[in-house]
Amino acid sequence: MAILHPDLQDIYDVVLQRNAGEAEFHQAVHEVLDSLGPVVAKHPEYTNAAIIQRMCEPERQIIFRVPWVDDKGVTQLNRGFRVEFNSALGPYKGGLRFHPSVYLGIVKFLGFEQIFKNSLTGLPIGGGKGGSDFDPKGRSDAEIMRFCQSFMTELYRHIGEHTDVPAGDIGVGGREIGYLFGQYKRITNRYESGVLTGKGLSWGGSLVRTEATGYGVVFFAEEILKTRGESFDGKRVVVSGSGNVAIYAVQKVHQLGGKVVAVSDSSGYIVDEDGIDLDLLKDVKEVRRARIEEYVKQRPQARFITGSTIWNVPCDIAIPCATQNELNGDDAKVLAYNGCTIVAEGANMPCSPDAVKVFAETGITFAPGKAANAGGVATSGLEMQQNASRDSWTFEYTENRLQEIMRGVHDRCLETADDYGVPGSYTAGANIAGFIKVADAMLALGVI
Ligand SMILES: NC(=O)C1=CN([C@@H]2O[C@H](COP(=O)(O)OP(=O)(O)OC[C@H]3O[C@@H](n4cnc5c(N)ncnc54)[C@H](OP(=O)(O)O)[C@@H]3O)[C@@H](O)[C@H]2O)C=CC1
Ligand SMILES: O=C(O)CCC(=O)C(=O)O
Repeated sequence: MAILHPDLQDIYDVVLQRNAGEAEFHQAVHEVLDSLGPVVAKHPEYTNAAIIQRMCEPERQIIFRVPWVDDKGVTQLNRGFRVEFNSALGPYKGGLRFHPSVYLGIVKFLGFEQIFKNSLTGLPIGGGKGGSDFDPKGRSDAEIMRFCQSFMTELYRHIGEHTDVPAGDIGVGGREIGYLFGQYKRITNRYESGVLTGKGLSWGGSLVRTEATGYGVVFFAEEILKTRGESFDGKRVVVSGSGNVAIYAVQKVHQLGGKVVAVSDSSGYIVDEDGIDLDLLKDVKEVRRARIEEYVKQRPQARFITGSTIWNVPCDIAIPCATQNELNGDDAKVLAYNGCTIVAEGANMPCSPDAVKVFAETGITFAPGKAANAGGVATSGLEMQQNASRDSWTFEYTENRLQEIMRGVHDRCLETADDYGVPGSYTAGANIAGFIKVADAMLALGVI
């Protein structure tokens, strides 16, 4: 790990001590602190007000029991989390993750990232995240509904359109948001559309929210290409994952003239040299909720590969869209060797610190998730705007707003990196720009 500015190392040591065993949270904090040396040198007021220490400590952490009954009549037990990290800019905002790996350290890493990401969008939203160690794989619709109802039976007292606005993340899509919203409405007897985002179109959702994170990361990569006078046209692309973010990243790459040749899930990856057939992928993953191997059964020219990594597939642009630390230093070396020149994170923190180091050494342009995948939460912000004004916008208008926001995030990263003497570093630009807006708001709001 890179050596921190001495004041920041002291802060990091305390974070390690206070949050023992939360490796992902430590990683996320270290990555941000690593960029803040020039900021603390220029702004002693942040140090005097202990802004960084306060930003590393969630405002509130809620952990609760989630009991539910499965289809066999057996009572099951899971743990629920909501970490309300920072509300200096607006209500806490961030998704819910349902995955067996979820524990407090993962929720805190995601909530911490969300503070800076949400700040970068320019919208008035704070940062939070939640979820459960519930595993939705193989569960019936009725089981998913009962789980969501039990989860919301505790969560409802902590959220609200002016307080905390959850949305989806891994394992939480439109179906789950529906069950969660239904239970919230039932318990509170209020049709409070703005309490959750990612809703269905007939009950308060926004066009483009489903596509937003995937489209947004591709718009961000397109902005990087434009700085080189290039476009997606003819580019060979690898996208990991095959969930919400990955599917719509594939769609936008194809719309812009690129070709995605590989996608994955946790069982392995598929390579389709003719370009991923999006209708088939959506049928396998969104309709049948099946394993990725099913794709090759209907597409003989494609191959399913397991026991290896998708990053071995040669590409010009890599877009990791699955999960944290899915691309390590060795993968990064292979990408560089194969001629990849851009890595844009669709997932949250999918590239390990070693991988990021290799990108810098080999000249790969790296776009960190807190900037590149901000399109999802930004469009959630647009959904909240539509809910507040009882309006619903067209697809074209909403997509244009998303694209404008992604351009804004891109330009803010580059301008801030220039201002702080690290030209071209999207990581430093994203961390510093995201941080300063929140820090200034915290200063203005006093010691709270
Ligand atoms: N949804 C959104 O709007 C946003 C999501 N993100 C981030 O994007 C990433 C993907 O989220 P999303 O598409 O919504 O989630 P989904 O649940 O829709 O899809 C997740 C995909 O990643 C794969 N995956 C999950 N865990 C692992 C693992 N441990 N190893 C290998 N593959 C894995 C899944 O495969 P399998 O089905 O086999 O588990 C699946 O293909 C996450 O990092 C999330 O935090 C970021 C911004 C917004
Ligand atoms: O749309 C949202 O509020 C959440 C998106 C999210 O969880 C993320 O950006 O990681």
